[in-house]
Amino acid sequence: MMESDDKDVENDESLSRIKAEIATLNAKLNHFDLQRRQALNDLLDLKGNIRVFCRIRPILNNEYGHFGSVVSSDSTHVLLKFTESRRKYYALDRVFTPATSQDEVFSEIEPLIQSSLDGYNACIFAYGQTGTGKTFTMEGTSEWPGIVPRTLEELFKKSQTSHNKFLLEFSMLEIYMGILSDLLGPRNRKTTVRKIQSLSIRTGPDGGIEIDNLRAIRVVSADQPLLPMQIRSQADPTGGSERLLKTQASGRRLEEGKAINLSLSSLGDVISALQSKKPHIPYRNSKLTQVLKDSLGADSKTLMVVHVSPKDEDLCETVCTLGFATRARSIHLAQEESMELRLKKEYAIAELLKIVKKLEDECQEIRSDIENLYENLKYLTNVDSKSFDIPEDPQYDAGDKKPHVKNVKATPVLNQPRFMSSTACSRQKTSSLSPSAIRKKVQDPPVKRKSSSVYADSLSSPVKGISQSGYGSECSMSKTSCSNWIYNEECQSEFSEDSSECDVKMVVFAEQKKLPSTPYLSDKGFNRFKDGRTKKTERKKGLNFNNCPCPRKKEQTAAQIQRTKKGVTNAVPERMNVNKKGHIEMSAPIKLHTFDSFNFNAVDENDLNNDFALNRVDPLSEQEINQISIEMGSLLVDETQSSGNIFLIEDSSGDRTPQSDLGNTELHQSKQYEQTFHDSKHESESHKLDDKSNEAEDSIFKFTVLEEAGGAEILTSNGEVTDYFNGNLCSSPCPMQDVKKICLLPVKCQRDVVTPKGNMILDQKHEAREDSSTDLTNFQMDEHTGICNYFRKTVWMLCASVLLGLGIDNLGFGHEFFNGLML
Ligand SMILES: Nc1ncnc2c1ncn2[C@@H]1O[C@H](COP(=O)(O)OP(=O)(O)OP(=O)(O)O)[C@@H](O)[C@H]1O
Repeated sequence: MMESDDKDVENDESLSRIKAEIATLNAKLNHFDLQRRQALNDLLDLKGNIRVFCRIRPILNNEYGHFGSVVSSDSTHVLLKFTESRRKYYALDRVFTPATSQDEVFSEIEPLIQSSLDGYNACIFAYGQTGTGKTFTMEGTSEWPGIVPRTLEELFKKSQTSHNKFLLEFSMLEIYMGILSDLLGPRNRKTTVRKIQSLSIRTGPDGGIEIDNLRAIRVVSADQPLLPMQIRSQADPTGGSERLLKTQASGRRLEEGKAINLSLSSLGDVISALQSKKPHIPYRNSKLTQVLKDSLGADSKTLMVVHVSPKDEDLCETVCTLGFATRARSIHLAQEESMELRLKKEYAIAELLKIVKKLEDECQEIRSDIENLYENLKYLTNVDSKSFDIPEDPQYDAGDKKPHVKNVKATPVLNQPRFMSSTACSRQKTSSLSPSAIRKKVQDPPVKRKSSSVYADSLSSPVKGISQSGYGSECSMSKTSCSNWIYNEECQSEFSEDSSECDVKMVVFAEQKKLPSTPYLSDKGFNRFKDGRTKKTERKKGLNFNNCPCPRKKEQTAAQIQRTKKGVTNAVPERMNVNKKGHIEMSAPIKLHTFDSFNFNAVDENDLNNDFALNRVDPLSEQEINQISIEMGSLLVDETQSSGNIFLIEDSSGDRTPQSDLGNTELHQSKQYEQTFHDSKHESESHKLDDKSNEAEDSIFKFTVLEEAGGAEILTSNGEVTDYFNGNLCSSPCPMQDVKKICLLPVKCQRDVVTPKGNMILDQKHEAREDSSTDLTNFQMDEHTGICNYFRKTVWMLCASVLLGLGIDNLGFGHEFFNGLML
């Protein structure tokens, strides 16, 4: 008897000890899990809340034609080869080559799934021309499952191992011609055709989006067939992203195409507004963006996978797709990141990855310890141990020690974007367990980030709906053709980012072609082209400006276009010399051309492969400096007063002729010219060269160079390139081929003054610079007081007034999407 009593006591003690241990471990698990969430979220925040990947489709067996114009140059760049000498790099967050497997694609996406289980909204969508592999990426095949089935599997796996409880539901929504319909909605019994019922979107009491009467199927296993009813859809042969002109769509198809484009341009606007952190996000501009509001919210994680075709004949669509992608990606990056910041960021990401992994491992270890303890309990009591009431362990009360999670508050466990959550009605039909019932069971509710919108309640990113809707899956094409992207007989203009830009640019370029001449290099200095036209081949001789896909270009307003078109004629200096002080002097009368911005392509130290070496301390000989000054003859710089560095590229033969095959750029006017680099390395470089020129200033060159718009390229900066005029980091490094050595040439440009005699004097006084930089046009006009000039001035003012009166919006250029595509 005594013995059995002792055993009971011992058992009781063991039970209490195990329970206490479980409580402690649970608290510890919560604590670590919170830390892991925080770290993962920080990691994803650092990577960017809106990321853009690109996947290049492989050439299919039955495909014929020309290939090779679309290449993945490295893991973050796509290179488009328009012709042998015309090519353009697009920087993205990740580029998947045709050989990339579904596994690899998914491994990049996996952290988002965990994040969604942690309580943050995520949205993954595929974008691209028809037939480029959106469905393959999202759904895949039975042999090669895509993101959706893998996500579901992963969600189940993770939700089962989690100490939280989850309710997973699946909804499917189509947006067609602005009408929302439930793809899981009721069907006609006889015909099995879905009854079209337009659903309405409304904003819930807490600001989230709710769709009335949207059905939700409760998902209990990853293998559960999600679509018990057969869904028939008719493929639209003109669907996808072909341009309307190309598809020659008419009637209903044309309307569909327009609706798609409207949706996607609205999506572009929303992404753009989110990226640039605008106070107003235009969600309401289309049904698509309204529906995606919660998933695209400021704190949500959005991943766009753009798809491109490897075919040469699809180059136009590819350009448009990549233009859209670049715009979505780079707006905030280009404006906010410096090289230093980027390096810090990369370091922080690597560190956070380690922390997340470590915390995940720790959580996993604790979970298995808890499991073991429960097993022990079960053994001791013969009762399913999890039903034991385990007390909270005060030791691990997270309390103040809880890691800080931004904008977080407790939310229900129904981890699903709000717009997809079922209504009371559909829940009644599909699930016996109401969310409120589940909520009661939740031990550690997931976090909500903003009361107004976004939620992380987990799971179903609306990918399926999007990719199937025919909306999200299509690529936006703007209203006109982008045929002038290809340098061909018909269109010998510059490449542009998209069709709307083509329109605008054509105006500009057409006018520029009329420009009297283009500076041209010779040993003696500038010469003119006799025919007054730009010869593209000649640019090779110039220092290269490169057209990086950063959104450097300011919106080119109609007024600016007009001004470029009408106003400032471009005369060319007859002579240009570099004096001993490193100044470039020009003696011929010049008039300066105005442009809207100045783009530089990035040469990122990190992105240069092993063939490249940056040699920043390689001083230039005077002869080389002279050579550069001559090379600069092909730069188009006007009224510039900026400083920076130019990469001089040395090829394997030791020739320091700068590379020419790096793309094109538009050079435009910017109001914020006065920028200097504060990078100490730059400054030290500058001073070295300054010594040479006996200049007290921190730069060696002061130059003004003229050229026609577009085409010139410059490589500049400190292993990355900073926007010359705006001082912004260009986050789009341009990998270069055949470049052995790069050295820096610090440069300072100052806006020059054209004297009435026409001689250019390099202005060194700040006040004077400001005076004349404020309005070059006025300056020129002041030179001439004749009736023609007065008339011209009046026309100018009239144009400007009309444009201002009409508003840019009315002219169609104000649409942010199109503006963005002009980048
Ligand atoms: N990465 C890939 N590897 C192998 N095959 C691919 C890949 N991407 C696409 N394909 C194949 O290319 C074809 C077109 O792909 P898919 O149907 O996914 O294009 P889509 O963009 O969804 O087209 P649509 O817009 O018309 O629906 C399919 O046969 C698909 O299997």
